[in-house]
Amino acid sequence: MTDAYAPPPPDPSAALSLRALWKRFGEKTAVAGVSLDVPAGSFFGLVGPNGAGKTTLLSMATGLLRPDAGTAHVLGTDLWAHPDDARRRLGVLPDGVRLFDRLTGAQLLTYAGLLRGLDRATVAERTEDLLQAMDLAGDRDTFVVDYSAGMTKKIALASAMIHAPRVLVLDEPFEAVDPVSAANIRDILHAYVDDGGTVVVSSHVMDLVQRMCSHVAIIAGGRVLAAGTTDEVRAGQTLEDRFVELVGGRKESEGLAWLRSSSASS
Ligand SMILES: Nc1ncnc2c1ncn2[C@@H]1O[C@H](COP(=O)(O)OP(=O)(O)OP(=O)(O)O)[C@@H](O)[C@H]1O
Repeated sequence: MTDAYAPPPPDPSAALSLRALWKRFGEKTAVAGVSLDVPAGSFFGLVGPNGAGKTTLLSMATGLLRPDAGTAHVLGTDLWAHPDDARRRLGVLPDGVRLFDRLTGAQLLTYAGLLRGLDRATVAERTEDLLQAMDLAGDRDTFVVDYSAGMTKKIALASAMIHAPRVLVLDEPFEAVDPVSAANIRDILHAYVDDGGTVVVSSHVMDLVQRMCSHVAIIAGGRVLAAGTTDEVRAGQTLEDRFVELVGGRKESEGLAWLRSSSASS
């Protein structure tokens, strides 16, 4: 699974089957030969420190960024060979998403649904359902440019779901989202998985991933350090302890002595 040199063939039954994916930016290797299977029907967490390569990996797995090498299959379809087929099955919440923010929330969802080829009646129905589910019905006519960070995240998530994709790939879906909305979104995602969908989330919040995800992969330095069911990966520890053990990087606390009030000169 983590062998970059002789990975097995892609698994056609997997929701995402990534093989030997590489991406370099100049001198920097962001993703270094990652092979990973996301089982269909799983709630899959991708965790790693800042700069680990999560966003780059998810971008290559969802058609947003062309890999230097390697393949990504979505439910058996080669994404980069047949992008339209594969993308139909995907709903994507990218990192730092840029929306058409001169539209209202309701207009944005309508636009997203029509762009995905849904008929107007279906788009209208789903737009209402999603606005309710995301607790945005009261702000349906507010321009997205005037939404808060959390509201923007929620409307982007709704846009990713409107065509009822089989696989949802969500980069930091809970960032800036209030606890009540986060719980509602988690309920929506769990129901989606119970109905046979697959969710992939990247997150820095270990406790959340441990509670929410059936499977997890820990990545650092562009490589997969561990992957499997959440219980397999955490191996009797908390996911956070296992993460720190695998990734390392804890600093001794002597650093930044000048910041301590006892040593401050004024
Ligand atoms: N467009 C780019 N140009 C140059 N370097 C990039 C680019 N995108 C990512 N990188 C570099 O690739 C590495 C991986 O970045 P990436 O955004 O994938 O990490 P991440 O795991 O998502 O991080 P974070 O948790 O901080 O969001 C980093 O060192 C980053 O600086």
